[in-house]
Parts: sequence; structure tokens; C-alpha cells
Amino acid sequence: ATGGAAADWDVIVIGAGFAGITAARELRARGKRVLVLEARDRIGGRTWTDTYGGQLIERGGTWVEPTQPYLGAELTRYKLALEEDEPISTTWLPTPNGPRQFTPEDGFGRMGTVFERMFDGTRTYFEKPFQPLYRADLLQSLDKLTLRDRLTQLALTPEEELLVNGQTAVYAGGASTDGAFTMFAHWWALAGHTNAGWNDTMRWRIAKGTTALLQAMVNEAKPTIKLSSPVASVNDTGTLVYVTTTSGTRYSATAVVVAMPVNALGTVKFSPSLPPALTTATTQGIAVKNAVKLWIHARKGAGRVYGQGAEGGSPIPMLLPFKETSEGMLYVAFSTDPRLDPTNTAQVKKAVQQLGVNLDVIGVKAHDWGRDPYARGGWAFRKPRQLTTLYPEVTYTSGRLSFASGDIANGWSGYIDGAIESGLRAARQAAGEE
Ligand SMILES: Cc1cc2nc3c(=O)[nH]c(=O)nc-3n(C[C@H](O)[C@H](O)[C@H](O)COP(=O)(O)OP(=O)(O)OC[C@H]3O[C@@H](n4cnc5c(N)ncnc54)[C@H](O)[C@@H]3O)c2cc1C
Repeated sequence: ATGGAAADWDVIVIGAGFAGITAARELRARGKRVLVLEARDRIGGRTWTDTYGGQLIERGGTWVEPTQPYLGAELTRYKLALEEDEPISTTWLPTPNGPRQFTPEDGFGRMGTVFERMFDGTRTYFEKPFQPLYRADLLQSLDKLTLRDRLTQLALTPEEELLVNGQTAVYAGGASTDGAFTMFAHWWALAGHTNAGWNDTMRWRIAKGTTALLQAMVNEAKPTIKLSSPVASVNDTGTLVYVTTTSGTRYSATAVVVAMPVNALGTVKFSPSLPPALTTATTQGIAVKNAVKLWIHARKGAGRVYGQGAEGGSPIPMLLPFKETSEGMLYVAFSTDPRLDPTNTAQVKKAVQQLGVNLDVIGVKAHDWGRDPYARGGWAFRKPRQLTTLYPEVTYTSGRLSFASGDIANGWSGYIDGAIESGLRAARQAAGEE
């Protein structure tokens, strides 16, 4: 479907995150003339390698698992090493009597016992995790459940409930009532249906940062990338597609890969309008609306401590140790509570204290992905019924447009792996191969 005489480009890719950069590389490999239009002044989107306290940090997506197939293939291709997080020395978990210290083995083991019950059956209903609707017959009813519904079904003791509801709430964007049970169950299935597999998804980082992988892809394919070029409209005439930026510059191509976050699709005027599944997806949102990632720099003292809160408790329900700095120690934390002001050091310190952890805070660096105009959300976490009502249509082409995003992967949605998977698929579609 390429080769239109009047087109400036064979393919325009909108968005330079992992999905867009993957699609651009694949299309360059097929000899296409590719233009990438990116709204921000950097590539990477919801991944963003930065520095703090003299260390490389990731403001967005970080952890990768070498068994994630699409990501794993890229690591091999570019010979990029992984670095393992140093071990946690102690965990603080909520109990009915307040936060309590456990050894990591004991704490994560107890949590795992509850998760194993929660996700019992995934081998059947997510038999083929990369074909998420393979057992659509079984998923129809399961996909109606919120994470809260599933916790209720399990009739957990108060102790058991408190071990996991902080995690279910934070992944779902703040409340276990918001997220689909099948979303977490799908991740569990992708991770090999075991607690050990699931824990491994939070262990490894690309040693040189996520940017190193993106840069390797760009260096190989050399697509033309225009930064600070937010797209305002996409007009598919049937023979050509016109893409116009907010500054009024218009480009034409024979095909377009829309590699924006699903939550941000509504900010662009598409004519003809987006297909129904994507209109619903962007209206409802797939990525969680509240997602603040914080980097807390604290003086030495608390050590390599992990802290987890209860649902509805601390506005910072998850704290993990990262690395020592010359002045102290860096911690990573997540908040899905819009009431938290992450720039207010005293508030951050108090929120962490509610987990049982005392940090002598030097400073905080945070990014609010929900309020970021080019993300409008954090990681993907589907709502009830989204899997069974929006898939597979969200992955289909519409005229000369194909859609890539970690929000609509068949496998690891909400992960870098999913973004790469979707970019590969959208490139094949744009090249007319499927
Ligand atoms: C806080 C946080 C933690 C995460 N943790 C992990 C993790 O540990 N491991 C993991 O694998 N994944 C993690 N993820 C998820 C992962 O980061 C995403 O799934 C992945 O980066 C999505 O890539 P993408 O290319 O689909 O979207 P994006 O990276 O969002 O790329 C989309 C691009 O489109 C651009 N854009 C938007 N609007 C326009 C416009 N109008 N015109 C032009 N360009 C536009 C954006 O600026 C952006 O660059 C995390 C995400 C967040 C937010």
C-alpha cells in the first residue's frame, strides 16, 4: 500500500516511544522513507532515563524481564546488558495491627501464597498468554470482575487481604474497584503462572538505561525524527494521509502508524474518525489516570527497605530501595493518590512513615504521568470488560492507519515488551503485510 507519487513520506509514525521507534525501525528495514513526529523534546515517551543523586534513574518504565520475548530479542540484537537490583534486606507490610517488619523471604512468600490462590486457573483461561482471547469462552464472565470482586470471592482473612490489596490498588491506578481482574491475571500468566515468575518482573533493568535501547534502534534505522512536533490532525483521504502539527506544518504519507498513548488519542482530530473500539478505549482510558513515580533521596540509615501500604492507606503505597549515593540512598516510590503533592518533602516523608519506614529525606524528584499532556496516564491497566469488548479490534487497521501502543499489546500490555510487540505488528500492517 505504498509508493503514492505525491506523498512526502512512505510512512509517518506519530510518537517516538518504544512502539513508534520499533515501527520506524521495522519500516526503515523494509526500505521505507519514514518520518517520526514526536510531541516532546525527547524520544522515549513513558520511558525516560534521567539522573538523580549521581545515578541513572528511570522516570517511567524500568523493569524488564529477559524472558519477555520482544524485549529479550532486542537485548540480544543490540548486546545490551541487564543489571539486577540489589537485594532488599527487609520488608514492611501492613497488618491489622499496623505495619510490621518481615524478612523479604517471609513477606514476599506470604504475599505469593495469596496471589497463587487469586490467580488459580490462569493456565486454563490464559492458556496462550500472547493470544489473550484464546479462551474467550471462559474469559467472558471473568472479564466482568474487578480486582476487588476477586479479592471478595476469595474470602481472605484480614491479614491476607492486607498483604495484597495495596498492590492490587496501585496497579489499578488507586482502587481495586477500578482495575480488571483479568489484567493482573494476564500478567501473572505471561510471567509463567508463578509467584517466582511474577517477582522476577521487578528485578532487572537495562544497565545503560531504557534510552540506550531506543538509541540503538534509532542508530540502526536512522528514521527522520522531528521532536517538539505535536500532531493536531490526521486526515486520511483514501489515497494519501495528511498529518498536520499544532504549528500548522502539513506532511503527507501513504500510511501512518499512530503510536501515541491510547489515553491521548482523543487530543488529535482524526478524519474519518477513529474506529469505534479505539474511540471507546480513549474515552474510557486504558492507562491508569493517576500515576506518579517518585525518586526519594534520603540520608543513609533506613537501608535496603521495601515498604508496602494497604489500600486506602498511605498515599505512597509502594517504596523500593535503589542505590547508594555519595550522600545517602535513592528509593523508588509510586503514588496513585491525587491528594499527594510529590514536591512537598514533608508530605512524602509522612506518607512513607505510614508504611513503617523512616526516611531522612534530602530531596524528591517526581513525574506525574496522569497530568502529562502527552501521556495522560501511566502504565496500561485495563478496566473490566475492556479485554473482551475492545480486543482484537483495537489492534486492527483503519484505512491507511495502523495503531501501536504498549496499551493495546496482545501480550505484555503496560510494559515495554508490549510496546515493542505492537510496533512490530503495526509496521507489518503499514507495509501491507497483514
Ligand atoms: C511510572 C511508570 C512505570 C512503568 N514501569 C514499567 C516497568 O517497570 N517495566 C515496563 O516494561 N513498563 C513499565 N511501564 C510501562 C511502559 O513504560 C509503557 O508500556 C511503554 O513505555 C509504552 O510505550 P509506547 O510507545 O506505547 O507509549 P509512549 O512511551 O507513551 O510513547 C508515545 C509517544 O507519543 C507521543 N505523543 C503523544 N501525543 C502526541 C502527539 N499529539 N503528537 C506527536 N506525538 C505525541 C508521546 O510524547 C510519546 O513519546 C511503566 C510506565 C509508567 C508510566
